[in-house]
Order: sequence, then structure tokens, then C-alpha cells
Amino acid sequence: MSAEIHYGGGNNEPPDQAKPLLDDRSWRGVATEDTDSDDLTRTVGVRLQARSRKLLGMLLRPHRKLALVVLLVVIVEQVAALSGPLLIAYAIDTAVPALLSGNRAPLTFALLAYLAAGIASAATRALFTAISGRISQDLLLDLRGRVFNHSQSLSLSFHEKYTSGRIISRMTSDLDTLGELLAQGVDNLVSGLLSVVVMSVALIILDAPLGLIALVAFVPIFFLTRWFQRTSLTIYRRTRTSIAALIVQFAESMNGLRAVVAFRRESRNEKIFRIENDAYAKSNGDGLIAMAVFTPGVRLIGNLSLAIVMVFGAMRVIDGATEIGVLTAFLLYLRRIYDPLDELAMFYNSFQSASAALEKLSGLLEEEPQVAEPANPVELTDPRGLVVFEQARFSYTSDTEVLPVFDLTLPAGQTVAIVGATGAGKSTVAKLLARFYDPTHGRVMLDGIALSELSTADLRRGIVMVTQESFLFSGSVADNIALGRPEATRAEIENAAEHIGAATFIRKLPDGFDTDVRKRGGRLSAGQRQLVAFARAFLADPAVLILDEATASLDIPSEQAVQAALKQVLRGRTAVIIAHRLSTVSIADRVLVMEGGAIVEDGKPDDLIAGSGRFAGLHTAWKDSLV
Ligand SMILES: Nc1ncnc2c1ncn2[C@@H]1O[C@H](COP(=O)(O)OP(=O)(O)OP(=O)(O)O)[C@@H](O)[C@H]1O
Repeated sequence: MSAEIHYGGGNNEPPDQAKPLLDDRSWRGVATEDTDSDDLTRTVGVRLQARSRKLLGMLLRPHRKLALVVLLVVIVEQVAALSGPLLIAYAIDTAVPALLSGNRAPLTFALLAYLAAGIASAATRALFTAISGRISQDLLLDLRGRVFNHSQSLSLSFHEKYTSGRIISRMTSDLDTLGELLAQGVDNLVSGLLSVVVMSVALIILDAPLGLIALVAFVPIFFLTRWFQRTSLTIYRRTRTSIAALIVQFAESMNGLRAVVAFRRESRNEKIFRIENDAYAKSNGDGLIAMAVFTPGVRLIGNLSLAIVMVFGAMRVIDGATEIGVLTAFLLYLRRIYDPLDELAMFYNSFQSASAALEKLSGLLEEEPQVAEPANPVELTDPRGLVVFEQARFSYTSDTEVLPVFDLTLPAGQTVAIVGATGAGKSTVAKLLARFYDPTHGRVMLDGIALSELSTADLRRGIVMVTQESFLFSGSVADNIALGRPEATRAEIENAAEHIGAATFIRKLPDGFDTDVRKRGGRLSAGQRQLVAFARAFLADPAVLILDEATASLDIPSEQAVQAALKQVLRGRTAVIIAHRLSTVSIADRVLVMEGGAIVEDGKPDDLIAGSGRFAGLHTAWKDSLV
């Protein structure tokens, strides 16, 4: 889905003179998300809106036919509803006088027609609600799926900056806002607009001069709407940004709850949350104030026009220019015009709010993965595990290079431990090898093929990384092991656990392999989680395994169990271990000592220990610490 949205650049409009547009990157994707609406150039504002419309159009496209049916249903409904006053005018001016002269037929016709119109109006309303509800739910379902899939496909570097809180805000609050527009707003728009148009025509037909007087009211309404449009979009953009900031703050506090409790950060978090909460409440309040001016304003203009029409209408009846039945119908219509005007105001309000949400959603969907799957991948069916870093360079941000020219060859089957001070670049090497990131220059290759040329499936089959956190997904222990190879049989899953030495503790859990890891009793210790992660990697059976060893020290029995499991999982494959514990190094064929993004020592563990280099120093210090 990643490449589905390519919004055209549309470089026709000249950029603003005051704030020149630097290039596409200055507004594309999520770049303007935190920019205050007042700081957006007009050109950028227009482009953001065009992008939102494009997304909405794309979402609506599959529902075109049903949308046409809805339109037709609404037209029938409106005609049925609006025929009421006309029939009353007919009854007063024609049918009642006819009845007085003994002819019942016109009144019977008027009554039956009124009844038929009432039934048609109710039936079409029911149809409208059902169909439009269906369209809006399908559309939201589609959009929710797109946002989820697209967010998953985006690179880690994007998520590190964007944070999960913002994605949650897009998925919940922004989608809800759009949902409100679709549920209520479209109904308000279609019926409101049609009523206003049909009634305006009816007013002109009934009495043209009076109709024109009534329609003059639309001029001030137009200006009021323009004001509301400008003000509310700015406010709603701010609302979207502040709700995202609020959710980010909330998600961060909850994710880091242990650290919050450990460091007594509650009051500081409370303060930050209060500031975000106040900002959100303020922008919501501003939105309400704008609505409080707009909606009653429209109503007031409508009421004033009704009073004026009543005066002129009465004068015309006195002059004999119009009939009392026509004036009654006229006033009935005019009174009814307020409701649709109100509806239009409501629509406009939710439209503006949803536009701001759509701007953010379309921005997220416009982001492209930086680590993308190649269009024509090179096939690698049976990887052996030869790893080569060729002149690889890498930096997370533009200012500092973490790996300045990195060359490394790991023959297939070798177990390599990388050691070095914190920040030396060990995890960065591991992440490049797992293709969490692409090097900025040079290549990282598996069996002579650059990782960027492999399909995701081949890459994940060839190289697996076990990260520090040993994350468990909700589900059973067996499900969590099966993640390594989803098509694995139950016997294979249990066999993997057996090999790793995890089966004994798993069988002791309340439901054995079927124990839910998120439920009470199924909670695993750090060491147990690591064993499950190893079983997962063993089942995946990759040619290259990367282990970012957990820094948390395990208790001695766990440590021994983990070390034994480690030996099992490493057998017969290329392995790269980011070793935080020197005890791990003993099982390696080769040790790399890193410093400042470069390898400063490279050799067999025993040779390095026997020497007088950095590793020998580290090893002596470690040995001494054990005594
Ligand atoms: N996501 C990131 N964004 C920006 N800079 C980063 C990021 N991750 C790491 N760095 C920087 O890159 C450098 C190398 O980090 P790396 O995580 O590779 O070190 P390490 O040797 O694995 O350290 P440790 O033993 O503490 O895990 C550090 O200076 C760090 O500040």
C-alpha cells in the first residue's frame, strides 16, 4: 500500500512572495504537522487541502454508485418534504373554495397527496440513513486499514521521530472526527443544500419580488461563512495538533510507567499533561466560540429576513398583488429554510474539523518508507550466511556520522561477538545488518547480494535479529514461538522449545504452551522471555542470527540456562552477538572491539586475551570484578 498514494505536485500556483516555498520536502508528508496555521504560507495551505480532498476522493471512489443512489434518495425525500407547503397553499387557495362550491375532489386530492408525500419522505429517510451509514462505515474501515498498514510499512527512523502517540491520535481522534462528518455532516450537507436550493426556487415561483427580498439574506450569510471558514480551519488545525500532543504525552507516561514510578516523575508528568490538556481545551473552546458566533448569526439573519418578508408580504396581500394562501406557504418555506441553514452550518463545522484531520491523515499516508522493498528483488532461496559490509557509512542525523566507512567480512557459520564501550556503534552495525536502516553510502550484503535488493521475505528468512526487549505479543507462548515461522506445526514449535531448553518451564505454566502471556500466571520473567525469543529464532532457522544481548543481568541459574540456549541457537549459522557480558564472548569464534564506529581489534577471544590490547584490559577488569 506504500506506493499507492502519490499526490501530484501541481506546481502551477506561484509560491507566496513573503514566505517562499523551499522545496517539496517543506510541506510534504508530515513536515507541516506541528506548524502553526498562521505560519503556513497560503500556497502550502492550499496544497494541504488539495491533498486531503484527493484522499477523500480516493476513499469515496469505490462507493460512487451507492453515493449516486443516496443523492437520488435525498432528492426524492426533499421533493416529498417540500411539497407540503405547496399542497397547503393549493388547499387554502383552490381546494377549500372548491369545496365551498360543492366540489370535493380537489381537497381529497390535496389530502391524499399530502399523505403520500409524508410516507415517501419517511421511507426515503430510512433508506438514506441505511445506505449512507454503510458507505461511511466502509470508508472508515478502509481508511483505518490503510493507516495501520502504512504505519507498519514505514521505516524505524520515521517512527523514532513521529512516535506511537501521534499514530494513535491519527487512528483514533482524527478518524473519529472524519466519522462524525460522514455520519452527520453529509446528511446535513445534502439535505441542507437541496432544501435551500429547492426552497429558493419555490419562493421565486410563488412570488418573485418577495422571493428576491428573502434571498438577499444570503449575501450577509455568505460573508459570515467566509469568516467562519478562515477562523475555524486555523482553530481546528491547532486542535488536531494539540490532541496529538496530549495523546503523545499520555502514551509516553503510560509506556514508561515503571520509570515514572521509580523516579517519582508523577508531578512533573502531571504538569506537562496539564499544559497539553489546557492547550487542547483552549483550542476546543476557541472552536466553540467561533460556532457560537456563526450559528446564531445565520439564524439572526434568517429571522430578520423573515420579519422583512412578513411586512412586505402583508403589504402585497393588502394591495392584492398576492394571495393569503401564497403568503402562508411563503412564510412556511421561509421558516423551514432556517433548519437547513442550521444544518449547513453544522456541516460546515464538522467539515472544517474533518479537513484538519484529513490533512494530518493524508500527510501520514504520503510518507514513504525509507527502507523500501525493491521493485525487482534478486532471489535468494538458500542463503549460506556470508556477510559483507562494503565501505558502509551511516548517520542517524545529518550532523554526526556514527559509522565512518565500515568494512567487515563474516564467513558463513562464524560466531562473532562485538564488544565496546557504550555508544561505540555496536547496535548500529546490528541494525544495518538486519536492514532496519540502509547505509548512507556503501553496501551491506548477504551471500554477495545487497540487502536492499532482497525481497522482505527472503531478507527475513535469511537474517533474524533477537532484540534486547524480547517482546512478546498477546497470545499463547506457542503463538509467540511460532512467530519465527508461522507455518510451523505444533510439534516443531515444541521441538524448538525443547532444543533451547525452554520446554521444562513452559510445561509448568498454567496451560503449558497454550498459556496466555498477557494473563496472570502467564507473565514471564526476563530470562524466560529471552528463552522464548531464542526458541522463536531457532524455529525461524535463519542463515544469519543477530543477538542484541540484554543488558539486564540475569540471576545465575537463568544466566546458565540462557548461555546453554545460546549455544543451541547459534549452531550451524553465522551469528553476530552484541555482547554486553564478557561471559558470552567465550562462545564466540571471533571478537570485534569497536570504538567510535570503527573496529579497533579483531581476533580470536583467546588471542586477544593473551595480548595487551583493549580487550585484554576489559577482560582482566571483568575477571577481577568476579573475585
Ligand atoms: N535512533 C538514533 N538516532 C540518533 N542517534 C542514535 C540513534 N541510535 C543511536 N544513536 C547514536 O549512535 C551512536 C552509536 O549508538 P549504538 O546504539 O550503535 O551504540 P552501542 O555501541 O550499541 O551502545 P550500547 O552499548 O550503549 O547499546 C551513539 O552515539 C548514539 O547516540
